[in-house]
Amino acid sequence: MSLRVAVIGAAGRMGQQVCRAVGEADDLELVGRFDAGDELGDLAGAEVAVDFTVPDATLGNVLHCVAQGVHAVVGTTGWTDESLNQVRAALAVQPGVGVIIAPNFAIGAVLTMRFAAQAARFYESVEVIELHHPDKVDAPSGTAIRTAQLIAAARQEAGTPTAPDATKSGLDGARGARVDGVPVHAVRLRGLVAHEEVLLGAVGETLTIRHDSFDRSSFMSGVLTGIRGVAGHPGLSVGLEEYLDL
Ligand SMILES: NC(=O)C1=CN([C@@H]2O[C@H](COP(=O)(O)OP(=O)(O)OC[C@H]3O[C@@H](n4cnc5c(N)ncnc54)[C@H](O)[C@@H]3O)[C@@H](O)[C@H]2O)C=CC1
Ligand SMILES: O=C(O)C1=N[C@H](C(=O)O)C[C@H](O)C1
Repeated sequence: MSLRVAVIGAAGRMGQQVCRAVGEADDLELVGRFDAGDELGDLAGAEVAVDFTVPDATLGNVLHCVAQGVHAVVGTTGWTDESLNQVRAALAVQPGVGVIIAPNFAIGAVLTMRFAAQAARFYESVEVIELHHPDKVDAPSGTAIRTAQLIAAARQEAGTPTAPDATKSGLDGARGARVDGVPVHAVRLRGLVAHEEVLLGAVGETLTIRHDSFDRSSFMSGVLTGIRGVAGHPGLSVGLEEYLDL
């Protein structure tokens, strides 16, 4: 018996790839494709819905899935503590339903976040640079925000002092955006897909952790892991790492 899957944002860059990957998987059946303006209804009878849409739409889509008793695998960015809590509240009255919201489904990006958090307490300085295609509508990337949050949490837990920075004057934006105190810089460049560098510095040495997605196929293995695993992970999971036994 195949697992019935619907894709929301099916006409988009990621949605098209997900439709193809689901269609090619022997154990999955693509039963619905939805995009802007479509009524989600019962999601064409899907057991799992995958959302790659836009930050403004994803919360409403996920709440709709949960209300329908449909598990959700979400790659769309733009999530906040408040919107995550809205999903948790919806799941509290649908206890069997699972939702995974992952800023990045590429294994290398998941590992980059983990390695960065492990390394963060050993270095005085840390900054994040994300580099993406220029059609991306949000900055900094969801992955960079999550990376910075994990770094900041690890440093706080270890009591690592604030990174040194003598800057007294400068142009707006020159030092990037601050995410939980960690500088995050965003580059938009034709030719790129999705890339991230974490730069760590201590006296006399630096460590650079870099991940490159050269093609959106890099996300598909993780998305399929999410689709196959979500029913076995009721409640809200943030990040693919919860499914990977990391
Ligand atoms: N978690 C991950 O591994 C990855 C996450 N992303 C994120 O996924 C999202 C989508 O990225 P792309 O596919 O590159 O964008 P895109 O702009 O190519 O596709 C978005 C699609 O969503 C549709 N859409 C907009 N509003 C909608 C609504 N209310 N209901 C249904 N469909 C709607 C659009 O018409 C479009 O077809 C972004 O937030 C991006 O940051 C992208 C790549 C990997
Ligand atoms: O928009 C993209 O392309 C990507 N979005 C995600 C993000 O914002 O982190 C994941 C990946 O970086 C590609």
